[in-house]
Amino acid sequence: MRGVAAALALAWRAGWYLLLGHGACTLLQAVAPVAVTWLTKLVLDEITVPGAETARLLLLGCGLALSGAATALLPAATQYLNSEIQRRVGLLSQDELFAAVERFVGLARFENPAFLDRLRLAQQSGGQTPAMVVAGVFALGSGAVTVLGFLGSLLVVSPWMAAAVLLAAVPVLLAELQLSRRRAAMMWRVGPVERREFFFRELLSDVRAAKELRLFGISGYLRERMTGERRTANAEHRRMDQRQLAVQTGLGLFSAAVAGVGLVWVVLAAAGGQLTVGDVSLFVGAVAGVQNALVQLVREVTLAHQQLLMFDHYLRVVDGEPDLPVAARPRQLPPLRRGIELRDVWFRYSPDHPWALRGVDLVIPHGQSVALVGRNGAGKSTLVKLLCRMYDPDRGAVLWDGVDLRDLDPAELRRRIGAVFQDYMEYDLTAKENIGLGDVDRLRADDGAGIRAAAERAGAHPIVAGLPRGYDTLLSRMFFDGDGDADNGVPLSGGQWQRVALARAYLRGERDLLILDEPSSGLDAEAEYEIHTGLREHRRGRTSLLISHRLGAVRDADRIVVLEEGRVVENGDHAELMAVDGAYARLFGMQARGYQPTAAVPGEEP
Ligand SMILES: Nc1ncnc2c1ncn2[C@@H]1O[C@H](COP(=O)(O)OP(=O)(O)OP(=O)(O)O)[C@@H](O)[C@H]1O
Repeated sequence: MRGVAAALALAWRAGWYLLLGHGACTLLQAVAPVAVTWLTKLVLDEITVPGAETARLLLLGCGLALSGAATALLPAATQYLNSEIQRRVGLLSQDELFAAVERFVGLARFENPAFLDRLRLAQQSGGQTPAMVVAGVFALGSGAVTVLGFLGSLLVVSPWMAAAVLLAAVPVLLAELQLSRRRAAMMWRVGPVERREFFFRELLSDVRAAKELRLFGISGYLRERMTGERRTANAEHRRMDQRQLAVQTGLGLFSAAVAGVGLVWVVLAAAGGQLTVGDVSLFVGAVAGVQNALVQLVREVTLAHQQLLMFDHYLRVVDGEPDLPVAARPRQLPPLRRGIELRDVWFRYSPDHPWALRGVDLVIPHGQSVALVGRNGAGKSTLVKLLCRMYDPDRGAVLWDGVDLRDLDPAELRRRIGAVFQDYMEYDLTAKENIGLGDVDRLRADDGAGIRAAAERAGAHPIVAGLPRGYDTLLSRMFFDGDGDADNGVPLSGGQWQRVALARAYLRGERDLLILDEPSSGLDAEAEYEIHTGLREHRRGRTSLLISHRLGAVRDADRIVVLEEGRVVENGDHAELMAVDGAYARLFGMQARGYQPTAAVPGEEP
């Protein structure tokens, strides 16, 4: 019921007058068949008695014509109103869904596959369900009006007839509802199977997967998996359809038998003079009308019921609790003066996961560059996520000039940070937008000079300038064909993309903290040297955190922090850490030897 109320409320907000119009049309449509049957009876009764009144017959004829016109015209109008409601609800629900998604300020939901699955289902159902629920609710109302109308009409003629038609309708209703429940259960069972099929289908047409699929020759294997899932789903659907066929055939025979017996009885009664010809016609119309109305009603309600199950995903996303508590009265965030501190920070992604950070103590002093190094999985990127408050620590705190990040407005905090993430984005947009998104106000103001300056600093300008449409070139593999102007995007290489991502961070200009997570991993040696020289200049006197596996790039940082299994194991500048001769010195020595012409590997004969 909560889903029905929410769907109707959404439809009401999307266009209450359409909803009312839809209701009025549905009501008229429900009344029309009763009116036709009733008027037919009156006409027949009138003409079968001697000395029929012409004026009365004319009036009844007009009534019949009007009811006929309503029956003919109203379905199209109802259909139009339903489609319009669906369009408007689609727009509104999409907007509300993504507004709700925006309210999740952290990353936890997005790194949870179950939530991503729910979000996909919510997108599908948000646009369709409310219109279907509207149709279902109205079908319920109109079905009830039609059935009651026929029964009322019959009641006037013969209470026995009304009772017989009502009794005959009960098993039909129960059987159809049982079928509906079974179909809903089947859809629920088949859901995961169809989602797996969707996954394989996407994979088989994904440009990023195409290379591996071909090289490893695994397309056939994945296609078999996809087809297997479809076969499983088809088998479930087939079983359900066969059950429906059997039940509906039985119901058809039962209804025909009831109608037949009733008809014989009515005809005999009419022959005996207890009923009129009009009563016979009313009976035939009422039996067919009640049965049709019930079948129609159950079908619409079944559809609405199935959709409501899906709509639950939409409601759960829209009504979802915030993933991070946001302070009711966030503290003011003055420019960074002293620095950022992680104080005994413990963090794990969920209670089922191992600790990713185990009591990290770390200071990034204002105006200094700090480098973070460590093996794969040591927790470096996790630490960055906590610095940007994508997650809160389970224990300990991250402090900005002594203020806990939890007491700040996350949006305001993020405005103070510039970053190149390890998994930076490649937007299917123009080069100008790809850089301009670093500071959307400057992009909106069309600050071409600023964007170009950022590109030049990141070494991206020569690349972009060489593209067919310069900064207006679409950096995409996608094919957009709008108003006949086919526009095929230009894909960049990995290293070229990295420079664009760096330009995006540079465009943010003077931020309090610059985070660079592997900013040069995809670059060639010359480009890497160039970028790091530029970065060194840029970081001088600025508060920055650089993560890199290339220790040559971090050696001149003011402070180098070595992370191992979520703990800080060394902390000092390059000279200090080399003197300690610990993890950093070992890693640095190993990399340095790799560049020697005759590298001596410990334990091996030269
Ligand atoms: N979204 C996530 N959910 C669960 N565990 C995660 C998630 N992201 C990272 N981890 C785990 O947390 C640990 C630290 O990962 P993190 O990405 O911080 O390491 P890293 O030091 O940045 O590694 P790399 O050098 O490979 O980038 C790893 O064990 C990883 O498996």
